[in-house]
Amino acid sequence: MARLELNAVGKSFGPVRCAEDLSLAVEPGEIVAVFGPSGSGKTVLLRMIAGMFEPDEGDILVGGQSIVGAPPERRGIGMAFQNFALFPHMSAQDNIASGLRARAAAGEVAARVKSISRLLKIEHVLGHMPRELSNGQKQRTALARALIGNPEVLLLDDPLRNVDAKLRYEMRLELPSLLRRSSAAVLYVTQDYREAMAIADRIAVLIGGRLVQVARPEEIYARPASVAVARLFGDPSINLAEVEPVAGQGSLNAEVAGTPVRLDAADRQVADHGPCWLGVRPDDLLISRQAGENAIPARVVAITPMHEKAVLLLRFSDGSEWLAALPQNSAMASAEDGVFVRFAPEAALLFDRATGLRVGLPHRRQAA
Ligand SMILES: Nc1ncnc2c1ncn2[C@@H]1O[C@H](COP(=O)(O)OP(=O)(O)OP(=O)(O)O)[C@@H](O)[C@H]1O
Repeated sequence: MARLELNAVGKSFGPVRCAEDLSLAVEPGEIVAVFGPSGSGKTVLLRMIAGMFEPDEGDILVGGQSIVGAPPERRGIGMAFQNFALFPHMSAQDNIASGLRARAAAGEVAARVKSISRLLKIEHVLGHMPRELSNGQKQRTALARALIGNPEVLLLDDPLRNVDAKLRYEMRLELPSLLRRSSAAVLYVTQDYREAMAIADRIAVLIGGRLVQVARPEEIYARPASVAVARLFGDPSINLAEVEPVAGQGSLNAEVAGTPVRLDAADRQVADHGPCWLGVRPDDLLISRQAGENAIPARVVAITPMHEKAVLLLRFSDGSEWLAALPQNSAMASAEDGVFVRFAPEAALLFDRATGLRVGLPHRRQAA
């Protein structure tokens, strides 16, 4: 099995720069999620690897050999897309078999189709035409077609976007072991950070055509490289406040909405940075009725249930607003209540306000 490598890949369409200096290696059996906002260049990246168009700069290698300029069918790549792209006039069985590029005896083709469909639990619909398949079955058929040729590289473009919530949840649980069994180097595009975190060994965060962070999911959540990355991971998204940290008395301190708050151990480097964004995730806020050190007074403006949590909209005395996500069954404040907001010093993330990059001591916290 082979490693996929991108070396300083760049691509423009007219004035639009869709890929800038992209370098990334995906090992055989590894799943790397490509995650980023709409229009950040995820599909362009996959299409360059697949050979639908070529990069303007840089190189793409599979098993150490450049594939730039090679015809798509000779690249050893399997693909499945969000719109499934099944041939409408072919049965599921024939759609899956069409993924086998090398000629094989009819008996062998049938045996391979059977074994891959058993794995994907679609044996019972092999004789059906695509119009007779549910979205979940279409998606599994497209995956089977991508996997049947034992590709060295597997490209999945948001394959769960068009399936219902229940199936998406199931597939998030099943896909990693299924994909790993194939030993392909997998690039998995998604717009959903939860999906990226559930499925991938590493996440490559793409913003504006640039890879801004490539790391394990828990690493990205706990130590986002920039405020832009921090905002992409988390729902509700991270709370931010403008602060000017000051080192003193063995700790790093800042004023949040007029209240002095201890952020973490003293860090001269951060104190010298000047203006920063303070980031605290809604899950890391503690709400109580007790005033005291590091407690920021706030008023509860609204409470909304969300998944298994309750989200509180809090307004500080300076008019700024933060969100807190609490377990549904925790002792709950009511709207209009006056409360105090705290967070553990190690939950505080700091980002340079000019560059947006994270600054300060490595934080100890783990992903929620
Ligand atoms: N064939 C093309 N010709 C011209 N511009 C293109 C082409 N394909 C993509 N682009 C541009 O490249 C940029 C990146 O597009 P891309 O489809 O890769 O984004 P994406 O991250 O996959 O978005 P989404 O998550 O919405 O699918 C966009 O500005 C898009 O308009």
